[in-house]
Amino acid sequence: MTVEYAQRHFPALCRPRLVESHKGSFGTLGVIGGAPGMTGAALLAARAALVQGAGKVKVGFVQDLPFAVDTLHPELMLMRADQLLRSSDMTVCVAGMGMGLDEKSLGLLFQVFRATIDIPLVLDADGLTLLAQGQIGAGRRNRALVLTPHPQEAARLLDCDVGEVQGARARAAVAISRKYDAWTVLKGHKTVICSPQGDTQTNCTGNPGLASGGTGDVLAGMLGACLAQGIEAAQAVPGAVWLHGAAADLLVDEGVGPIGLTASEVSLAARRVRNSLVMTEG
Ligand SMILES: NC(=O)C1=CN([C@@H]2O[C@H](COP(=O)(O)OP(=O)(O)OC[C@H]3O[C@@H](n4cnc5c(N)ncnc54)[C@H](OP(=O)(O)O)[C@@H]3O)[C@@H](O)[C@H]2O)[C@@H](O)CC1
Ligand SMILES: Nc1ncnc2c1ncn2[C@@H]1O[C@H](COP(=O)(O)OP(=O)(O)O)[C@@H](O)[C@H]1O
Repeated sequence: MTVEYAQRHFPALCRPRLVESHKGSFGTLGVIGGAPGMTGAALLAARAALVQGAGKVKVGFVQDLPFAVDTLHPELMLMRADQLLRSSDMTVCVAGMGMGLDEKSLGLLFQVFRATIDIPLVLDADGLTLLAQGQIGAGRRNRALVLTPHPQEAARLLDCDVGEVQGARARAAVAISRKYDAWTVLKGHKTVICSPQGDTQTNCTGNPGLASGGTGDVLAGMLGACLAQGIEAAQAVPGAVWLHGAAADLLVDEGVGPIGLTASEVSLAARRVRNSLVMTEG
């Protein structure tokens, strides 16, 4: 990981905050996920977004409120997913982490697509598995759609075998981007990023320490936070992927991992990496 690489490729990620900025300058992110038994998936994404600089973060659970407040991060605003979807102030939405795969979740995903036509949407995990079923189309959107499949989810989206995805990762990412008119982040060792136009790039950061439950939820939250800060998808998508991997690399350098690295630690390390990138004038 080099600071210079990030500053050259993702300058918008490296800008200092303006002195007159306020929380409204950094967006209101809505996180939708966390069905019973997977509450943590939504929390991981929301907490990651908070420490990656989103102005406000709201969590819409796919269940009745599991608790009144997140005691680790009382900054988060917690509600049910249907309540969040009725509120009108979301500027970016991240959905799918631990969302579940039943009829209720499918109906909710339909509402997510309808409510986010004019804002960027990051779709992860169960949201991708539901999308792959084909009952919901991504439809025409006015803002970016970002799909973040791991290889198995990519295989579901393309209705093929996971071996075919892994055998030609760039080709699979292009096929997903074309099929859904979306940014694709095909995760795993050497994550492939593809624009809706079909241009691919391969991320150079990250390590097997990331192979633990929840690190993808953290990436989804980080992507949402970067978009919420007004960074265009062309820098926010590869930039967030780079940061996520660089955070894991930093932790391994410090002896925290690869064995036993946790998703929550990646969030906090990504905050340190992001702040280390900020370029000051002159
Ligand atoms: N704390 C929480 O609440 C957490 C909740 N979580 C939530 O759980 C939900 C289910 O998510 P999921 O990814 O575990 O299930 P699913 O999509 O069926 O994929 C599993 C299959 O995919 C495969 N596979 C995976 N990666 C691969 C790779 N790189 N390369 C190749 N294959 C790969 C793997 O195949 P295997 O190698 O085991 O044969 C396995 O069988 C989801 O909503 C998520 O957000 C988690 O985020 C954890 C923390
Ligand atoms: N061997 C690896 N090298 C680099 N990055 C990895 C490796 N294994 C997993 N990752 C990264 O960790 C994250 C795992 O995401 P995902 O499979 O969705 O997990 P979860 O659903 O548990 O959050 C992705 O960002 C992926 O690129």
